[in-house]
Amino acid sequence: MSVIEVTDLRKSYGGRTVVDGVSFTVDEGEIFGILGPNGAGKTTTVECVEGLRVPDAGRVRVTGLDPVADHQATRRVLGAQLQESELQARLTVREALELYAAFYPRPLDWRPLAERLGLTDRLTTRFAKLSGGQKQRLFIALALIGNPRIVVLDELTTGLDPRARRDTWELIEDIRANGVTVLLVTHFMEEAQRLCDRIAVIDKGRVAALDTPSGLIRRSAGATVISFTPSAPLDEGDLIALPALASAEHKDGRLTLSGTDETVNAVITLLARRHITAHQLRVTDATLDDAFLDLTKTDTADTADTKEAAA
Ligand SMILES: Nc1ncnc2c1ncn2[C@@H]1O[C@H](COP(=O)(O)OP(=O)(O)OP(=O)(O)O)[C@@H](O)[C@H]1O
Repeated sequence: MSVIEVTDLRKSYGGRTVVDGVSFTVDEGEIFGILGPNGAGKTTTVECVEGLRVPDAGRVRVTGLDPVADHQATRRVLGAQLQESELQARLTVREALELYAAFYPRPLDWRPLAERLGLTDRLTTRFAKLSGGQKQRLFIALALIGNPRIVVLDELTTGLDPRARRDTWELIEDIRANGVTVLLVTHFMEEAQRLCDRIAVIDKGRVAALDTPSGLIRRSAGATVISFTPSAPLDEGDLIALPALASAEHKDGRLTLSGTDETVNAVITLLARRHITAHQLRVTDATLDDAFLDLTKTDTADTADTKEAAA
């Protein structure tokens, strides 16, 4: 069952379109990722889901509610992460939890929540004195305190050290295990790959792809990479003729080819036919990073075109 439905969402700022027909649905109980380069329109999209921005066109529903027209009802089902500026520096962790619990008709008991988020020994610490990881854990606690069905987490682990980031990932998995649907905005491929059931890649205000992390990788043109140092140079014509070849790169005598399993098999046959030995042969699968760059690569090409045109 879908708990979030976004259909043909559009939003412009001062005549500049930043969300240009975005559609996706989020199923109950999933961790749904929104991934995209800077300025792609991710935050604007989720702010429309949260009812913080009014769409210019399109339809947004959160458990059937219109987040703008039914804002109060939406707030009860959807917990949003606060921005740092929204909490007073002098507020203690306990005061923040009690204050935000008071906003909701059926809040969670903040004590076990604080315990689960590792905040129990920080209850009397003022917000300004918390570490980056502790602040993020408090933001998660405040997003969950209203006992929502859905939680929106935007760039949650930005600025955290690797350990705090991993701890936060475990928390997000824990939140989902408790039945909460998670809408996660992130820049980090590793985070998206590890946590998300499905990901919408947003680029220049549009959904460039929507799939599971492994589905996105499979779609990527260079899903498999083979690299080796050949004992003798390979003929360019032979390389170009390789099936499903996405890219070929020579560097310091080493050849790196990306494509599919079919490409790899053809390379091996070619090497045998030409009696060429492949030293230090490695075959690896592409990562979500590669898929992301592939899916959003027109971005760079367009930018280059624009620069050329402007020059
Ligand atoms: N209130 C606003 N007024 C004018 N322009 C805005 C406003 N909010 C966002 N923008 C612009 O809209 C574009 C999309 O912003 P948005 O924050 O939605 O992107 P994003 O994908 O979340 O980016 P980032 O990853 O950098 O946070 C950006 O170019 C941004 O500068």
